[in-house]
Amino acid sequence: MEPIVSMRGITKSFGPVRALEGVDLDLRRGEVLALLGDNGAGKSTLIKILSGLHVADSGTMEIAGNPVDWKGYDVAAARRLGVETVYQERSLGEKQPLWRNVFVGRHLKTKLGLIDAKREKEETRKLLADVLGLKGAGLHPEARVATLSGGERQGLAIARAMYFDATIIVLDEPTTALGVGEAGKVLSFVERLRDEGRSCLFVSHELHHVHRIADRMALMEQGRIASIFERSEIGLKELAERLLLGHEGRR
Ligand SMILES: Nc1ncnc2c1ncn2[C@@H]1O[C@H](COP(=O)(O)OP(=O)(O)OP(=O)(O)O)[C@@H](O)[C@H]1O
Repeated sequence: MEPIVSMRGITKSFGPVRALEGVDLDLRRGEVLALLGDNGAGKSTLIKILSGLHVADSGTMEIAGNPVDWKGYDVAAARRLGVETVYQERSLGEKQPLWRNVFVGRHLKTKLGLIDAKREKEETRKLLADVLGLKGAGLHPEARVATLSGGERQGLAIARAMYFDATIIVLDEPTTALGVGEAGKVLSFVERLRDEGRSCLFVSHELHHVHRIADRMALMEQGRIASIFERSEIGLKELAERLLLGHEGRR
């Protein structure tokens, strides 16, 4: 089966800094692919290119068989192709109620073209209770994002991606700084995404989380994909050693 995302020869510089040096990467349908690597290896730059936040300087990208025209490619274009990105911090507006966060940029409208707040609140309530199974007293459509725990925030952002039926979900360090229980919840949401046949690109420094759920692990070094492993090919300890090797190679 053809991959859902296919990147070839992707390069990106920021002034004199070569962040990506020619990346070839496929994301398969229905897989969790982890992107690993040292600080500055190029992981964020690569996922921002897929999300439409950065445009590549050169190279090609196909999403579900559609060649991407870099000229018109932005976050809205990425979403139209089924790409949703869950960022660690920035994806939710702190002071806004949950329902506004779910529908920001994609409001449900009344027949008169106004924002249908009533329907958005009801859909948010269903999302929290039915999709996420979050039934805490503080979790209602009018709650402010600022009152959510880290895991609940990630959960809400993932549920939003499910609601809008994203086929490709990009997760930027979704379990960093979470407690054990909360991280476990986020990992089980990611497993659900995969069970539904969606594809996930998962950027993380948390090797034990990555190794638990990723089908494949891609190691980035200095703007390139240095190696890719199937989970069955590499143990957690070897993975940590391999990463350290890449780090030492840089010094
Ligand atoms: N907007 C920017 N302007 C200038 N340089 C940038 C910009 N974004 C990234 N870089 C540089 O590009 C290189 C790759 O950065 P990137 O953030 O993609 O790495 P990373 O693998 O995600 O690192 P980390 O794990 O620390 O988040 C780094 O040298 C970084 O300093």
